[in-house]
Amino acid sequence: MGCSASCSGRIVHSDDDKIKDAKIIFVVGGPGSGKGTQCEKVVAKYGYTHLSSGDLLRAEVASGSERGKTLQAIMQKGELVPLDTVLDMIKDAMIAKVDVSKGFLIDGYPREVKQGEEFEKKIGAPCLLLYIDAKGETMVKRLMKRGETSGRSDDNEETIKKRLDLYYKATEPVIAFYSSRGIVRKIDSELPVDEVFGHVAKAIDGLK
Ligand SMILES: Nc1nc2c(ncn2[C@@H]2O[C@H](COP(=O)(O)OP(=O)(O)OP(=O)(O)O)[C@@H](O)[C@H]2O)c(=O)[nH]1
Ligand SMILES: Nc1ccn([C@@H]2O[C@H](COP(=O)(O)OP(=O)(O)O)[C@@H](O)[C@H]2O)c(=O)n1
Ligand SMILES: [Mg+2]
Repeated sequence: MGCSASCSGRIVHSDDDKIKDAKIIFVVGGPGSGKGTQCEKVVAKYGYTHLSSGDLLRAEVASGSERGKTLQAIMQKGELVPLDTVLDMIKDAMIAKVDVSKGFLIDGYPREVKQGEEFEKKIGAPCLLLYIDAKGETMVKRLMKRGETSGRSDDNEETIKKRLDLYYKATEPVIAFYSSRGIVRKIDSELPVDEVFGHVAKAIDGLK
């Protein structure tokens, strides 16, 4: 890719270059750990763009498209949708916002090491990974409570258990993978929301 000179001699940056140079923060944690809650607060304080991979998928389901129907079936089972589908959605959403964004919070992605590797190939490298950590029983309790009002078809006991199992199996290795690069900040999400956010803010303030 790279930059190309236009007729006027100006340097033109392609969309790919622009998102590659953007500030990218991965937000990783188990289902119901509080990723979305913290991301909202980061948006309010820092003006970052919040992209929840789960929300992007749910928007596709809500559109009623054929692709949405396939996705709904996978999500209902608590399984992972194919990597390319999520990655393309994230990339399109980033391109749409890159000119007005101070940085991106990529929430609920990567779900497995391979997703992280592909993201870096197709988009760019994260400068920080916020690891939102809560106990299994806390996450289940929060999700059962959220399920009373969320309308999310995966907020039921059976699917929650599958999401949690998959998190421990597939997603926790992501944290080890990025720890070796020194960009992981572990955040204790058992604390009250505002205290959790204090730690999140410290991690973000520490970025250059
Ligand atoms: N007590 C307490 N509850 C929290 C905290 N963070 C989130 N919650 C609650 O836990 C539930 C799940 O929080 P979300 O922010 O939706 O969690 P998430 O990690 O985005 O969950 P998924 O979208 O399922 O991955 C919500 O009902 C929140 O109100 C916290 O720090 N403390
Ligand atoms: N990167 C992603 C994100 C979500 N998903 C799917 O979307 C569902 C909901 O994702 P989410 O991030 O909103 O919620 P949690 O499963 O983390 O609680 C997951 O259970 C997966 O089925 C996925 O397959 N790949
Ligand atoms: Mg969420």
